[in-house]
Amino acid sequence: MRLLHTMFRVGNLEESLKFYCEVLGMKLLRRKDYPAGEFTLAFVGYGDESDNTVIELTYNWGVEKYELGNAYGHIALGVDDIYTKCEEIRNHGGKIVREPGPMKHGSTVIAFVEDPDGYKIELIQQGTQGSAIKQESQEQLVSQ
Ligand SMILES: C[C@@H](O)C(=O)SC[C@H](NC(=O)CC[C@H](N)C(=O)O)C(=O)NCC(=O)O
Ligand code: NI
Repeated sequence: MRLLHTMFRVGNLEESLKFYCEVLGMKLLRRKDYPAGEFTLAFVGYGDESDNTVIELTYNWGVEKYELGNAYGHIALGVDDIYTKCEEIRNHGGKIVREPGPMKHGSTVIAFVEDPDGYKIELIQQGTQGSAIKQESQEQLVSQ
């Protein structure tokens, strides 16, 4: 099996595409209207769906707002230089809701941005997660 996509319902597809493509640098992979269901699907990501997990943006015609509730957490993107990326996102009008820095109680360097609908997206500094993964596996070994 393979993780294909995560689906977000969005209130303004053009605004979401602007964010995911112009601010986060994703490509619009495909887009299709479903008149019978009065919705549009747009798939965005960093590469073809054949070997990339992508995001499915679902726009229900005329529905401009959703209650996100308190259960949704985030999706995560790996970045080479989190500090520069956050500046770029801010300069493109993106909303950084948690400044970059080591996570609480850990060493992974993270930041959070919000998309136009308020869905949180975590940025993780590549190379800092490794120490956390190694530490956790060492702890598991010790506890066995
Ligand atoms: C293409 C595949 O990745 C899909 O997720 S399409 C699934 C389809 N989606 C919708 O109908 C979107 C509009 C809907 N109003 C919504 O907001 O979810 C779906 O859920 N179909 C249901 C079914 O039983 O086929
Ligand atoms: Ni889907």
